[in-house]
Amino acid sequence: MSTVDYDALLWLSFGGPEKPEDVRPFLENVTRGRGVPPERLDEVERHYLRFGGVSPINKLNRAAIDRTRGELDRAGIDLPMYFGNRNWHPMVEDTVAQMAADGVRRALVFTTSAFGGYSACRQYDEDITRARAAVGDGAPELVKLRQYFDHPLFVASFADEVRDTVAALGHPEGAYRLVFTAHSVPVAADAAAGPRSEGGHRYSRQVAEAARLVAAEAEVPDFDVVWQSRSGPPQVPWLEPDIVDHLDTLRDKGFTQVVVCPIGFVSDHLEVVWDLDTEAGEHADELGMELLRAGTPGSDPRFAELVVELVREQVAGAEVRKLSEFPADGATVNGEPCWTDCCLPARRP
Ligand SMILES: CC1=C(CCC(=O)O)c2cc3nc(cc4[nH]c(cc5[nH]c(cc1n2)c(C)c5CCC(=O)O)c(CCC(=O)O)c4C)C(CCC(=O)O)=C3C
Ligand SMILES: [Fe+2]
Repeated sequence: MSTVDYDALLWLSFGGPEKPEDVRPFLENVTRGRGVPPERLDEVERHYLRFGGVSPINKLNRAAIDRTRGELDRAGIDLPMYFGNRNWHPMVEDTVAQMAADGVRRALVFTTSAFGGYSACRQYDEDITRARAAVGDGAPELVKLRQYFDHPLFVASFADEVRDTVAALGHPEGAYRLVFTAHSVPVAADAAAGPRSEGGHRYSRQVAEAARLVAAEAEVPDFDVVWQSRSGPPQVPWLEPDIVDHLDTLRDKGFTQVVVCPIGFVSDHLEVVWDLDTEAGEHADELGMELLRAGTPGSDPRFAELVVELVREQVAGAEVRKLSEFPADGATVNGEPCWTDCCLPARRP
């Protein structure tokens, strides 16, 4: 297929350390100027060190990129792929410099977050702007692909995971609760998510919408949406309840089994394997509850198909497939926000 308009696809992600010495500088990159207390950083550093200082995220991204490359080939789309991160190597600034050196003039950008909001969407726009500015004249034009929280392939992949996980419970016919989790953000950041005219909360509303779609497809009538991985100083309110506290609530209500679906994440990176599998898992043990976690879509072949569908929307005017009426924006050029007042960051303390 002709892709005359574009000559590359940039895979833009969060990044994570790949050895113990990387951990502290990585954390400093993530939290620079964001008022995260040093005690929190020490705690998170210990989580990474428990895993040998290696986050699974870069390896997972590289594997997903390989699958996407194969899927582009099958679709006859000739777009070389590049990989860049916000917080760790390969840094997006270096990747965009390489793209310019390779003669790339105009590239699509896929981000590994399905949602809107400051951390999930607009901060990736800032990454694009920063990377282009670092390269200066000759930086390629960068066209971001849209949010995909309600794409049928995203929903189907999570729904299959939920169904399989329910079936794996010790007593799937007994009382269990399905609980969706996403990364918490400051309440003020969620309130500012989306265009101001919409009244905010676009991140938490998209998370709720994705959860509803996945539960419906998995045919699970009752579920909760909770949050995880809270950061920042304790006096700043973040979205609640936290998954770990929520287990107490479920125990009090008589549930003995829980299926956790990390709807807010596309891969099993450290915030999933630490905050859910380790912390929430240990708390469930203390409460005598069975907790099983559903997998994430990033390693499902359908995720590569999803990326190619988003590419085809841009290069071939392919049908925009989405399951809800709720807007999926984020497709902007050169890091421009969707609207000037869209998804502004929470004010820093
Ligand atoms: C919405 C959201 C997503 C989902 C969208 C997306 O996927 O982009 C996400 C993803 C991730 N967050 C990650 C890791 C971290 N996030 C932190 C801190 C923060 N996250 C925030 C939000 C989000 N984060 C916020 C508002 C902060 C506070 C600081 C700030 O205002 O920016 C910190 C600092 C220490 C701490 O936890 O306090 C770390 C280490 C990793 C990589 C894990 C790995 O290494 O495998 C991933 C994929
Ligand atoms: Fe985070």
